[in-house]
Amino acid sequence: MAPAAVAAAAFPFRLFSAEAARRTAKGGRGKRGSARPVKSPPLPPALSSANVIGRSATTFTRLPLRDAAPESAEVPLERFPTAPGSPERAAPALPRGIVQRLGVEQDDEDEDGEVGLGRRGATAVRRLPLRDSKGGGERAAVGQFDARAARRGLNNGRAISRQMVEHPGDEGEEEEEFVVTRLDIFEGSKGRKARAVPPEELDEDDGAVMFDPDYGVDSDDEDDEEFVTAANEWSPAGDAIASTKLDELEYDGEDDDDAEVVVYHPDDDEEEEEEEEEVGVFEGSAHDDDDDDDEGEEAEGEVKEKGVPAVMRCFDTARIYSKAGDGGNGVVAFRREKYVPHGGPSGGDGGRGGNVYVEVDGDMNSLLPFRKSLHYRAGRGAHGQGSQMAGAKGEDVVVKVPPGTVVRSAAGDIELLELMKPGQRALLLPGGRGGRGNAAFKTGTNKVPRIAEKGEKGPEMWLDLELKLVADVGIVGAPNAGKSTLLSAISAAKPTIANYPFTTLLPNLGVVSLDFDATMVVADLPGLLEGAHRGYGLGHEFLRHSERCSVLVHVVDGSGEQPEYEYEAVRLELELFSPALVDKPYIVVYNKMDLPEASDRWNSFREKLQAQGFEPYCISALNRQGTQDVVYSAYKILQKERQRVKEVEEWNNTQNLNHVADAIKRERSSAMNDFEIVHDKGANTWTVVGAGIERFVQMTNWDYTESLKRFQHVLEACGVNKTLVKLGVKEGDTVVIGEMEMFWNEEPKRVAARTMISREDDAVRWPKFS
Ligand SMILES: Nc1nc2c(ncn2[C@@H]2O[C@H](COP(=O)(O)OP(=O)(O)OP(=O)(O)O)[C@@H](O)[C@H]2O)c(=O)[nH]1
Ligand SMILES: [Mg+2]
Repeated sequence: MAPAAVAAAAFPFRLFSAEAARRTAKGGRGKRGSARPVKSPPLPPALSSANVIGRSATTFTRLPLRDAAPESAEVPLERFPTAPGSPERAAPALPRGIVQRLGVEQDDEDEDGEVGLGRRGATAVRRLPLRDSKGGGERAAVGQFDARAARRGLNNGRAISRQMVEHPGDEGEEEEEFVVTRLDIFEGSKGRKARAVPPEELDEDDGAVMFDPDYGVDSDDEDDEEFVTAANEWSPAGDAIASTKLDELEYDGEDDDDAEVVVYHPDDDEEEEEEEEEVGVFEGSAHDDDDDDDEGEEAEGEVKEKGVPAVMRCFDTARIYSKAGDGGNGVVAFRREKYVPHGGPSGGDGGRGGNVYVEVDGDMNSLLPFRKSLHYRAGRGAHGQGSQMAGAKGEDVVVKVPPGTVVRSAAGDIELLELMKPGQRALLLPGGRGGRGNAAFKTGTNKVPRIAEKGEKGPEMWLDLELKLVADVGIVGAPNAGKSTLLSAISAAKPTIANYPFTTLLPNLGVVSLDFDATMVVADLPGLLEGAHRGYGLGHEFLRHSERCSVLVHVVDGSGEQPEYEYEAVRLELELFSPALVDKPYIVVYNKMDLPEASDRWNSFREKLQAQGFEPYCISALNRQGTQDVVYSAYKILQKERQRVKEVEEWNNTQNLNHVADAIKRERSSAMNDFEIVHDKGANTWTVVGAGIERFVQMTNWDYTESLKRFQHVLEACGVNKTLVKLGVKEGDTVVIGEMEMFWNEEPKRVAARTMISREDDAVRWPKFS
């Protein structure tokens, strides 16, 4: 999605979501007439605290996060999904911390109260999940393709891939893990083996970790399951080269079947307990794959990716939590000086909370660091001080990502940013505004204001990061078509080639050099078969990598039964996966011309394609015949594409990477009288939803007595009270605004202090009513 479109789309992470509620109100709720959006007169610019307010909502209770365990209070409640087309789209996204009442829809159509959400209005409110576990599975991925390194030619065109290997068993030891930087796959006497080389930090005797690339696929051969470690030798250049021979293997895979399994381990934070559980599934699936006793896995089937072996799940995705700093509180202070009897208010404003930035770090090439650090919190602004001294700004936090990272909001799966170039920096979450000190509240009628604001809460968001493979050319095709053979013919890459489908599990990268400065990175992708777009086979996992290629080379197995049919089927899969893929320029290459069955069918295949206006190439990848033509042709198209992209980029040079923060700021600055009221009849609860009013409530500092007056005045002035009355609020009904829960009271004097509960011991003192 283009950034502009993103900005225009509904943000799923809004802290305050008047917009969502408005949609609801305009959508289904009209008929029921229980609550309607009502525009109220604008708030008068200067509020006088001297006003007496007759009828108002006046009892305060901080709302407990009733559906969250205490320790997970930090975990943001998810917004309702807002994916286009989702039936829940119009659901009112309630502000964080609000209790979501499970009001049962009165409509019979719904089997339970949760289903009618958003379709028929706001009365049925669903309990929000603590977090979206949908994507949780992806974090169990292992392996990382290092496209960037390949592009630089550091590896001399070798096929490289990255793998993460660790020892899940060794919990007691301090975080032992092997990070493997290179994975070689080669033929051994017992079949294919993968040889992974740990990075330089490891001691020489730590050895290489070896595992079977077929692991978890469909191997009957018991031997294939073993994970083997062997001593590792280092090349004189310091470059890690695993030179162990297979017959030196020390590890037989028998005595410790839990070791050396490739699994994801989450942060060890206690607060991540839930994830630990999820991850447990992966540990299980990683080494139980061939045991057929996978009931547990089935139960959590959605977590496990279909048919994708453990070693393949790549570390090219990560989920992180980010939170901008809260603003510092403003303070109440008065000047006291000799000879200045009434010095006036001098409480300073709080400092702004720190921002969260996302920055492209050209030295990074994987999302592996996010395995260990999950939380990015910017600092909170310092509180204001006397003598009108404002608090210091909170410290910013910069999330560094490798080039090619796509940032999505975990809730709603909306693409927020695509960060391609080193140095790019986006302001993602703006820090909360500092609260104003009492100096700011001085008015003509109130020269000694005993009121100050709390700092605004910084927005928070769970983010899904995805690193896309950056190859110029992607070789696609059915399994066994000869894609890897072609890559090995045109580059120095040495991918595994074998006469069975799904030889290639991980994309192989090769650098193809035409001359000194003309090079391109070619990726040989796993074979595609029918249904790949739905997750069958292995293709799906990497189809998305091909989204970034500029040119596709489509290899057709000429020796197959029906090459034309195979060709069409693969095209269809590409299209079903992503229309953008099928729109990419591509070359059709008819392979295995050295075989008579292939050369016999060549003419008819060629004619069919020519009829479609296409000129296919015929090659024998094995004999390296015709492959150079393919290379030149691909390169020509690539150059054109590069030129086109460059022009587009120049044109878009003013690309605003801060659109996410801008949208948040825009929403947060919405007017206080722009609100909706949602009525939950069953619970006699009226929820006032509106970014401005909720923000006001959040920033109200109940430590100061005058806050209450101002609060009531604002409710009156911005029309909340009037609207509630109009809608038929009754004595004793609950009114919820942001984190405040109040009881509606016709006579403010009758408010009873016993209804006030402070659930947090963080010095929230509730206003005393005498
Ligand atoms: N005769 C002949 N055989 C070929 C040719 N190209 C590839 N092959 C053979 O076809 C088989 C499959 O080749 P691969 O390159 O592994 O095919 P692939 O498309 O990468 O297959 P997957 O990775 O499984 O999707 C191997 O046995 C190759 O030797 C060719 O031009 N002629
Ligand atoms: Mg292959």
